[in-house]
Amino acid sequence: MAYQYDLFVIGAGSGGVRASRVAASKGYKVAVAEGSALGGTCVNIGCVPKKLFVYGSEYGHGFEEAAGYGWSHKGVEFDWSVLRDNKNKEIERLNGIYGNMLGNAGVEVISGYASFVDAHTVEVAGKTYTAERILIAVGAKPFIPEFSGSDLVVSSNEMFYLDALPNKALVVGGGYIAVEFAGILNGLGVDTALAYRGDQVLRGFDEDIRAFASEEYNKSGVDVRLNTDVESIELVDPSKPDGERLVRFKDGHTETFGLILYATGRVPNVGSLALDKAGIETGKNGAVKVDNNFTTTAPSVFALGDVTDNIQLTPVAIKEAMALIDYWFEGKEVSFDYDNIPTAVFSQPAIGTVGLSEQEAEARGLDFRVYQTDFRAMKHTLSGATTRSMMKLLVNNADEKVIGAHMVGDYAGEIIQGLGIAIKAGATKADFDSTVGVHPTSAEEFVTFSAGALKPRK
Ligand SMILES: Cc1cc2nc3c(=O)[nH]c(=O)nc-3n(C[C@H](O)[C@H](O)[C@H](O)COP(=O)(O)OP(=O)(O)OC[C@H]3O[C@@H](n4cnc5c(N)ncnc54)[C@H](O)[C@@H]3O)c2cc1C
Ligand SMILES: NC(=O)c1ccc[n+]([C@@H]2O[C@H](COP(=O)([O-])OP(=O)(O)OC[C@H]3O[C@@H](n4cnc5c(N)ncnc54)[C@H](O)[C@@H]3O)[C@@H](O)[C@H]2O)c1
Repeated sequence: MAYQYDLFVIGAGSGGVRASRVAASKGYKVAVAEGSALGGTCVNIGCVPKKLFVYGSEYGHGFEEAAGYGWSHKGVEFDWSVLRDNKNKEIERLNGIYGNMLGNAGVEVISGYASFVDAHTVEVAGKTYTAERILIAVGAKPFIPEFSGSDLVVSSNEMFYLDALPNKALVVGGGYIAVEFAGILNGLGVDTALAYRGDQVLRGFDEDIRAFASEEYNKSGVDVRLNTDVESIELVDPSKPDGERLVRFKDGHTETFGLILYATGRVPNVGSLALDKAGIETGKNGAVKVDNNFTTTAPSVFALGDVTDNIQLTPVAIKEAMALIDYWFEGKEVSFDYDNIPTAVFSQPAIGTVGLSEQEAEARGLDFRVYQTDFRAMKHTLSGATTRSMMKLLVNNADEKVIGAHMVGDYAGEIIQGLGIAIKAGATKADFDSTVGVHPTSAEEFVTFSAGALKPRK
């Protein structure tokens, strides 16, 4: 049977753009449907605008810190609308680049939300399209639990377009998005509290890193409240829907905030796809089930990125797309390595991590040792800031390989990328030791760990 396209991609985000662009450049006839802006979550309401906000908010501390270096200033003002609107312009520029990239590769861009008619057919805005293969790359969307007043909170989506910043904000959650936005709001001068229902933020990260980062967030001005959960929320004045919100916490105390951000996870964006019409099965939270070749339960339909039950990171979606391309064009079975994926949390201070945490290494029954240090970074000897950095290296005793590297501190995201290469390449502690440090940097601590930095372990 002849299809209109070799490949129809649903969603022009991190994974979908890469898959459609490369498939078209290799000769497939490709269309991509996008219901919103080109580039997806990362470009429009994720990584990119978030990082611009982080940069913007870091200046907030910078003015104070510059005093120790001789700078004085008379009154500093921040105008949220300038940051927001300049960010919008930059994102529009990127949307244009994505459009050109797809166009130049010969990909047909179809505007609108797609849904399945059958395993080879989708419908977009009343028109049907047939394809030999269909790729689901629709990403994820914010999950907000339902409770009395949950309609009075915002998700990360809205944070990028706020009309004005509040005087006081509450961030609920303890993952990447919660700690990143708590840092952004705090840096921009908003009185910020972060409420997390568990014992410590950033579940899944190394325990020492979690505790250290949480303490540093507190020192930087974020009021981190652990074991704290919201019972209900109401308007202080019901005639003012945009006005102050009264939060009733589960411990009984009440408090008002101008803005409440819920960053309580993201779930696959499958609602409008009519997956059942194509025989596509879903699992946990609606994630599309795939085998190791990203093939769904319908053999002509594939899925990757945040819509599957996997690590939700842009470089992961992009690498999955490239692996799928190799599978289609070269018949290479995919064996995607989800171990040793470096990642950064762009909180203030930032976190960089790659490989195993101490707890994961223990759970795997490994015999390993841990080098650990924390110190005041050189910059802050004059800045007057009390902020400290932490670094941690895990070494497997059996083969001397470095199996985990973790950092809290300035530039942690930049530093961890190189360590990711070393660990992926199987570097040993001796390889680290024989590498000449870059001086004076914080990063050099990773190549100068001596026995004196060994962490006593039970
Ligand atoms: C606030 C925030 C900050 C983040 N920061 C980082 C970071 O710093 N680093 C990092 O690596 N990751 C970050 N992420 C995660 C990253 O954005 C995602 O992992 C990545 O975008 C997933 O790519 P994807 O291709 O699976 O989906 P997406 O990029 O989400 O793209 C999916 C696209 O599909 C479209 N779509 C949905 N349904 C349909 C339909 N039926 N028809 C047509 N189109 C449809 C959507 O409009 C969207 O454009 C962040 C996420 C958020 C929310
Ligand atoms: N820097 C980055 O690379 C970056 C930045 C942002 C997001 N991301 C990706 O996006 C994903 C989603 O981010 P996220 O922060 O929304 O999710 P997350 O899964 O990292 O964190 C969700 C948090 O919400 C809490 N939570 C869940 N349900 C709750 C409830 N009912 N009440 C109170 N708290 C609740 C969880 O315990 C957890 O702490 C991340 O896992 C990450 O993969 C990456």
